[in-house]
Amino acid sequence: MPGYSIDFDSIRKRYCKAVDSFSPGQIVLSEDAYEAVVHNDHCSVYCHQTFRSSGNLLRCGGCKFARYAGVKEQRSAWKNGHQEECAALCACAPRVPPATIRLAARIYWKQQRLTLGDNALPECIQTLEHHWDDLDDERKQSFAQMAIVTREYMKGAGSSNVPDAKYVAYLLARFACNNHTICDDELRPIGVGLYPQGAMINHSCTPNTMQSFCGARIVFRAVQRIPAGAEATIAYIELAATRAERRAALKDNYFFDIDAGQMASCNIFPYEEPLSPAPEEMTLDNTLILELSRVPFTVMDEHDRDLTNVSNAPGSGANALRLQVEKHAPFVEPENEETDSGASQGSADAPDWRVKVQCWGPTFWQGDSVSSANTPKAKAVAGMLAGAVRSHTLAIELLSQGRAAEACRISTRALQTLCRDMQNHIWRMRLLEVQLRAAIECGSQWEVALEAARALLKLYRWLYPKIWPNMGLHLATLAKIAALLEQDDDAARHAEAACAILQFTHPESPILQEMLRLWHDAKASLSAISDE
Ligand SMILES: C[S@@+](CC[C@H](N)C(=O)[O-])C[C@H]1O[C@@H](n2cnc3c(N)ncnc32)[C@H](O)[C@@H]1O
Repeated sequence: MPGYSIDFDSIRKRYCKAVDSFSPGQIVLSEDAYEAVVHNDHCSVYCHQTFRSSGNLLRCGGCKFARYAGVKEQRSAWKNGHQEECAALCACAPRVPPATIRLAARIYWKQQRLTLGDNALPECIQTLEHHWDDLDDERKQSFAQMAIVTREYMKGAGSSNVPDAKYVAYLLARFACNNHTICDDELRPIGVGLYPQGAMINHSCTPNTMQSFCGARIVFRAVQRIPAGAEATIAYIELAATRAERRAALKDNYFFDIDAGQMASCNIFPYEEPLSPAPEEMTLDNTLILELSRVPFTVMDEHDRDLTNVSNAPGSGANALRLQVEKHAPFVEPENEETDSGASQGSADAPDWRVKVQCWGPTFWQGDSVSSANTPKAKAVAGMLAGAVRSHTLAIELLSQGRAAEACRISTRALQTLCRDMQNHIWRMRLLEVQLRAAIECGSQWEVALEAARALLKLYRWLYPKIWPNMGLHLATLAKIAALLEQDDDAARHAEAACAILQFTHPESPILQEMLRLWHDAKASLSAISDE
């Protein structure tokens, strides 16, 4: 008996409800893929039947595309769809269609094997949300074109039966809002699968459940106590994103707004950032909204009211303040800003910023304008944010060119100058992430890496649920850096914390074994020192 049921409400339609209560780490739902495929660029590293990596895979002699861990896996794959797939791949060789097209074809061939009829789908797929009526013409056209390609690919399997284009286009639209990306231990996407039960789980920006993969099997676990009767939710999108980014991603891909209905809890997300357009893309007609929360400095309005203490956002005290910055009159360079670290460059003829302060909720400040003369600090914030964004872009670019030392220097400088007052700001977090990557890639900047990883840990603790894959991996990185620097105390502490998470998020992964070893070694080394 599963510990969940599928219920219905008018906003989210079907949802997954806990019948029993779940404690943190407990499995809520676990399911094999209805169908799954390995991404094209990972085809030679992962077994197409088990989705496990190996350096020694057998290659299908027919299509020369599919790879298998052994003869047993190859036989089982042949019976379960590769027979048709192999013929279709041979017919279009050397080209290989994208993963979603191969997945659609496999679902159709499965339906043929189950003799469901040419244009029929099993109920568990037929009833999946497709949002066809919400799609704009361009997206509909794109699905229609992909459907034509899919049908051509299917014809290569030799059968004269191929489903009509509408069937395929709707199936592809269902994929877009129901598929799960299959990830490896490092959370890199390696394939895509359809999980009809898992697809019943709705989104929350403060989820109580997370998904991980054992091969192509998906496992949903509670990340906090879920009382009986509560809805199980996952994050459809990266949580380490601004509210604006999360809203846009959910609207574009899943056609709902986190402001809608019962999702007001999403407002508690603490990080905000400049919304689009990016500062450097602004034209005179554009405005840039800076959404700040828990601002560590004071912003006053024209009546000397301290706007940073306003806390009246719906559902929480966060996100209460919104500064709207418009290009206006000449811009005054914020103090302490270093131009060579990507900060905004002020000059007499550069446009100025006018700062408009808005608060959510029923306050008399709503929509008030604040003249630039009264808001030097807000202007400094605007300049520093713009500089932080530019430094981040530059550092990422340098990293992609293999110039890790420069990326490390740029991000370090930006963190010391532009972000020093932005303790809990998303752009500080992003700069720290680049700094950490760059410092590790340098291979010599381990002290810098350790500091960055420690600072990120504080932010991640705030941002992620206690049991969360990124958190386990980050603690593992921190433990490894501490061990490298022979800081055994730190290494043991972080390895222990990593194991406490990884046992749920990565139960079968070598990363967990590595952390258990590191924890054991660091403890042994500590007790050897105390014995001396
Ligand atoms: C994978 S399906 C989830 C199951 C879906 N509720 C159903 O009835 O089939 C994703 C779709 O569910 C809806 N949904 C998911 N989370 C939601 C939320 N937090 N608020 C509103 N709608 C949501 C959206 O329509 C989204 O495109």
